[in-house]
Amino acid sequence: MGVSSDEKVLVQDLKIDPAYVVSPEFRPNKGIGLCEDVENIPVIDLTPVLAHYNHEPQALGEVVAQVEKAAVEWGFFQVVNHGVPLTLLDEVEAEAKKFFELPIEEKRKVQRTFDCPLGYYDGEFTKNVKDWKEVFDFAVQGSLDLPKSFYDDEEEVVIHKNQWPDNPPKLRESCENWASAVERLAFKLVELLSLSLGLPANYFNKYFENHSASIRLNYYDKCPSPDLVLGVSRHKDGGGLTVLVQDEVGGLEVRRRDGEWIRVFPRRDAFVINIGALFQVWSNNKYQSIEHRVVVNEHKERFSVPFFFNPSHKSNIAPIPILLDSHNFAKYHPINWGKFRKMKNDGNFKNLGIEDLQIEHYAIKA
Ligand SMILES: O=C(O)CCC(=O)C(=O)O
Ligand SMILES: [Fe+2]
Repeated sequence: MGVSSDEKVLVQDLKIDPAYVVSPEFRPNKGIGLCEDVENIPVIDLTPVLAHYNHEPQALGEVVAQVEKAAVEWGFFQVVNHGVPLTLLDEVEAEAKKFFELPIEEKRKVQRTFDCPLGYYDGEFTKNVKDWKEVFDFAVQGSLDLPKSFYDDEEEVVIHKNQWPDNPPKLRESCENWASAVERLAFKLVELLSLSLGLPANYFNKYFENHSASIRLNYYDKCPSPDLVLGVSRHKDGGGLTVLVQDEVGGLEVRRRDGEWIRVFPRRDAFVINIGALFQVWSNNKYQSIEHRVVVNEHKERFSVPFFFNPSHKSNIAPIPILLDSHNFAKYHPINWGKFRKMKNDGNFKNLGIEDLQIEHYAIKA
């Protein structure tokens, strides 16, 4: 908890559980400007990619160049004309809303546990502070196999199956339809990133064929003290690529390279794409996984759906050899994705009292 004794906010005056209170320096709008007219993250039109993939190399080349620029300068961009029907989103949102409105005992029937990372959860810690949110996680392939332990060298894996609630009965179908549509888009985006690094379009297919993608339904309730808490504390996404839709309420903020927090302009017709830690490693820091956070508000609840596109758990991730040369040595030791994920999951589940495992822990010291 981030309330110190010399602060004006006294614990007994808090309208919320102190476990949610963020340290003063990380609270929303503290010291860092948030202006409406500030340059926002780039919006890239995917029409040439989807409509004329093989016929218009020049148009495709322009999209690839925009992706490269956005990935270098921001680590974040939005895409429009992405081919995913918004009606599918309407359905997921309607079903998710019914689910999150259920009494807590109902939701806890599909509760995530320390052993099973899928299902409903309302106690996630990011940076060891409780997030003001409820989530429902499911694996796009139906199940996830994770190594039994981060520390063990044995290859023992545990298979975790999706936990679907009986109620609302259509949640599963709407989520699965959504997952298939976004999965296609995610593969296209990985191809674009591959081209943007000067690699063949299918370079990353070997990692993603047996992917371990998961989808999260994020529900951020109204909050009586939005200035003291965060929906999600500052963090970087640890996987490959995040493909996220948010509703019109807004609240996602990205930390620009100069340290300013920039609100991502909410567009229902757009996906927010975010470079994860693994592309940072593959690209040997050409692309960066950028810190972001979610601010909540007093008057409106908010809903977002990230698709975390992650490679197979067996993947060992290291800087791509053909991108390296005598001026650009590998900056990371190889990382086993399954183990890295297992460790991150355990840290999100409870306050381990230590700094989260970050990709930087694998950096090769110069
Ligand atoms: O809700 C959002 O817009 C972002 C959520 C997020 O960053 C995450 O779940 O990793
Ligand atoms: Fe995130």
